[in-house]
Amino acid sequence: MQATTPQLILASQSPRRRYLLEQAGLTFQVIPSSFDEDSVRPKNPSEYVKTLATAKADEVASRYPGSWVIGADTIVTIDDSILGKPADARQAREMLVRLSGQSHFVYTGYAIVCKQTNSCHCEAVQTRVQFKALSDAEIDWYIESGEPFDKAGAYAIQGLGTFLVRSIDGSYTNVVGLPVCEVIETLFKLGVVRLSHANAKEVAV
Ligand SMILES: Cc1cn([C@H]2C[C@H](O)[C@@H](COP(=O)(O)OP(=O)(O)OP(=O)(O)O)O2)c(=O)[nH]c1=O
Repeated sequence: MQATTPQLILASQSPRRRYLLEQAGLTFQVIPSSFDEDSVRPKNPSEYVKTLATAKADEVASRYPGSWVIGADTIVTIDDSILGKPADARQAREMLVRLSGQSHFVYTGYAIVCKQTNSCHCEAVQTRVQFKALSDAEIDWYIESGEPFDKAGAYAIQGLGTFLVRSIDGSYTNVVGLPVCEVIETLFKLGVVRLSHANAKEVAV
């Protein structure tokens, strides 16, 4: 795939999001957003992730008005609680104990923004994830691996945390941090990318 505009930007510091878009054959730049996520109060999960994704994309789009900018945000919800990234081992343990043996939802919001054309498309995608029941030893081992710390809900389905997950219902890439199918579909609809045979590596479908 090829961008039809001068520049496509991923406004994210997340290596997972970068990897997912690269895997889909897109050519883009990475410019992390400096938006302060703590300035937004959690509301209902879909609205919350859409607001954060839009704010992240907006901040970078204002600096690059001629570019299309993708922002995203991922959270885990269980019952009425929203789980973001754990601040320390204690919080990581609390989250994993809570998720053990239960099903929860992962929400990722994504926004695609261009200031020059005054375009903003945002959406939220939901995936249900069922965890196996975890022993204390498994939780200790997983926390000691260090993997939980920069992940919403204190786990990474794409990493060592794969052993925690019994089943999922919905998009896998949405859990990892970006619902690739939906994002690419939107980029096509907006005319931001097109299929190209100019470079074999860029043709994903
Ligand atoms: C549930 C889950 C989350 N995650 C990650 C994806 C996101 O990087 C992170 C949620 O934090 P986010 O705040 O969504 O993103 P971020 O701070 O990593 O990056 P940026 O704001 O710059 O875009 O959790 C996984 O990698 N695997 C998983 O299974």
